[in-house]
Amino acid sequence: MEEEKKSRFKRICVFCGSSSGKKPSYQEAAVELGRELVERRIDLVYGGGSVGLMGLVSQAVHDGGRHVLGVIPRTLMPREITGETIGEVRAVSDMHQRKAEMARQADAFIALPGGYGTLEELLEVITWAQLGIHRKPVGLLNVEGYYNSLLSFLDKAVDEGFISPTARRIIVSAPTAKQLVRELEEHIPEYDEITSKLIWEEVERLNYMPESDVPT
Ligand SMILES: CC(C)=CCNc1ncnc2c1ncn2[C@@H]1O[C@H](COP(=O)(O)O)[C@@H](O)[C@H]1O
Repeated sequence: MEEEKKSRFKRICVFCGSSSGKKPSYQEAAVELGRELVERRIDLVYGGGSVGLMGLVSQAVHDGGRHVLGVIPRTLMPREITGETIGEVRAVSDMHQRKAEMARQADAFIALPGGYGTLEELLEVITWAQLGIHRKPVGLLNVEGYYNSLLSFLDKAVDEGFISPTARRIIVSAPTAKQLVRELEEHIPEYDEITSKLIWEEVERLNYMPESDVPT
C-alpha cells in the first residue's frame, strides 16, 4: 500500500465547470483531482451541487471519506438547478458571499476546466493575491492544454506592461492533478513591498479573513 502523503493544506477550494466538457479527459481530471485530495487528506470547499465537473470532483472527495463543503446561494439551491448535494451545504445570500466564504474556508485554490463562472472565480482570487488580500496559492489544472490560450494571453499582458512578472507568477499551472498539487505544496508566494503594507478593512467587512495558518 502506498504511504499516505501529508499536506500543508487542510482544505482546498476547487473552481470548475458546471458542465462536464466534451472530452472524457476533463471528467477524468476532475475525479483524479478529487482522489489526489483524498490521498493527501485534504478537504474540499466548492460551489455546491452535482452538475458537471463540480459533481465529479465533490463525489470523488466524498467517496474517499474527506469532508466536502458546498457553499451555495439560496437562489441556486433548488435540485433541478444544482442537482443533488453531498456533504455539508452552507447556504449564502448571493454570489459575492459565496466567493468570499469559499475563499475564507480554503488554504489554496485550484481551477479545473470551466466557463465564465470558473474564469471569474479564478481571476478574482488571483486579483486578491495581487493586492495582498490573501497569501494562498492558486493552481490551474491545464488539462490537455485547455488553458493554453489564457496563459498566452497573460504572457502578452506581461509583455505589454499590464501584468507585472511577479503577479504573473501567482498562477501555478500543471497538466495533471498530481503534479499541480505537488507544485502548490512547494510554492512560495512572492509579494511586492506596497501590497504587503496594505491593510484590508473591507476584507473583514466581507467576512473574509486573509490569514491562513498554513505554513509557507
Ligand atoms: C442557472 C444555472 C445555469 C445553474 C447551473 N448550476 C450551477 N449550480 C451551482 N453553481 C453554479 C452553477 N452554474 C455555475 N455555477 C458557479 O459558477 C462556477 C462554474 O461556472 P461555469 O460552468 O464555469 O460557467 C461554479 O464554480 C459555480 O460557482
